[in-house]
Amino acid sequence: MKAISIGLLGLGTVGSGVVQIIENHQDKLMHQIGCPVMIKKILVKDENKERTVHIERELLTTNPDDILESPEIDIVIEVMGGVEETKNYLLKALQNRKHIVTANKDLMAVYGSELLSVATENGCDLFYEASVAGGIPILRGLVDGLASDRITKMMGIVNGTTNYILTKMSKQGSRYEDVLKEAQELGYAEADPTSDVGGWDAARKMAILATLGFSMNIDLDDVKVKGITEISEEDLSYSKKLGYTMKLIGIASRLENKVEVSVQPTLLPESHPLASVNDEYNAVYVYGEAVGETMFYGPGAGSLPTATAVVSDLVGVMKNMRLGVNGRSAVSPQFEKSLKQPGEIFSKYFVRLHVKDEVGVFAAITSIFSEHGASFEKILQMPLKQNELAEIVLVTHRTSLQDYEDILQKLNDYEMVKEIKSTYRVEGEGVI
Ligand SMILES: NC(=O)C1=CN([C@@H]2O[C@H](COP(=O)(O)OP(=O)(O)OC[C@H]3O[C@@H](n4cnc5c(N)ncnc54)[C@H](OP(=O)(O)O)[C@@H]3O)[C@@H](O)[C@H]2O)C=CC1
Ligand SMILES: N[C@@H](CC=O)C(=O)O
Ligand code: NA
Repeated sequence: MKAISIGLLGLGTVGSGVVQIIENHQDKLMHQIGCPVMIKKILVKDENKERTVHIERELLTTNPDDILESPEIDIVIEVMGGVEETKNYLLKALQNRKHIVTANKDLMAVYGSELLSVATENGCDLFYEASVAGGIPILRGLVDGLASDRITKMMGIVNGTTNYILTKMSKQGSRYEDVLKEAQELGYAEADPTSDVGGWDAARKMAILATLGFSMNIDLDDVKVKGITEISEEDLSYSKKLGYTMKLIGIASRLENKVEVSVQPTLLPESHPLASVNDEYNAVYVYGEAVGETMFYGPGAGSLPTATAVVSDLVGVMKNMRLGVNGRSAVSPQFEKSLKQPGEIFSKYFVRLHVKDEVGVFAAITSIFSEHGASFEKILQMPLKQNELAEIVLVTHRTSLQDYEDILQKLNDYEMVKEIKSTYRVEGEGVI
């Protein structure tokens, strides 16, 4: 029976894993789809580059049209990264009625809805499971597994690089620069790792998760983002002292028809399931009105784990080809986008201050919080060696983001507060 022909855009960390899995799992693929899978062409930048997998030289090309225009090729697997140029490649592939599997969250977070509608118009599948949380089948989990439920909150560790960094810094006292370099050598980090450590990689994934989970078109611009580059050793040590673990958490929450999507370093109680997700592992904690609390866990980065999600999507396309139902899986969003305002976002907050160690300062700080209806759940005060200063660490009870931003402004204006050293969201107590 006729083999299904694949064109691969990219042969790097993930592309090499895809080649390995297709080669090593041919029997399983054959059993599931009833025909062999052949890689016909692979697009690369440099044909002479050393590869981690053995590839016949004639398979390589630097001309994308050898794939996009080839009548032989049924499915294009995009694992090259990039946005604008890659988008044009995928549009051309779809217009030539080639199905697409991609791992590219940068592309899907910005152009996903446009690409999905072009795919549907051309009767093509466009699957992107690997774009969020690598090898974890979270997108299928949301779309298929939880299709009958109304999801109200998702909290995710969806960037392996930053989770690897925070794990080593917290548990081994490693230096940030050293661990970032390790994550790059292990192939976890993006070509430009500022996307990882700045929180933007996680933000793109949260935009994709929220769009699917809330059935609402959430754009990258709707996501509030703060990365891990300012986290200090003092913050990590105080977190531990207060019974928390620091993680870069993506939050997507819904109240009636309004949603909030954000990414920030977040303190979680050590008892929270996400607190024990370490190294390059990812996890997405999903709360549905009917199902309650669920968690999807696994490797979020790395060659074979990510390639597993890519090849599983490939199997999905090929099964649809056999049934003749390609191009019907994308469901357009059900709801108009409606974002929560800061007065509608509630959380606890950790704040670390350096203040003048004088009578009445703490009382004045307490008044600033109480004037905005905020009180304290935990308080620590330590003397500092220099200039009669004290270090105060506070964890508030739940308060609105609006009130908290007003409090921070007032603290900044108060002359006895020398500096607001750091502040973090505290999540995960009570109903996630
Ligand atoms: N690494 C991971 O753990 C994960 C990655 N992803 C996503 O998967 C995609 C690929 O990531 P990864 O494999 O790590 O990236 P790499 O940088 O390791 O590989 C990129 C590949 O694409 C080729 N390439 C890049 N740009 C071009 C171009 N303009 N023309 C031709 N070939 C090009 C490169 O060619 P050459 O080899 O010749 O340089 C290389 O083979 C990205 O979108 C990434 O965000 C998603 C989840 C996890
Ligand atoms: N750089 C990303 C790779 C997977 O998406 C990460 O660290 O998670
Ligand atoms: Na995934």
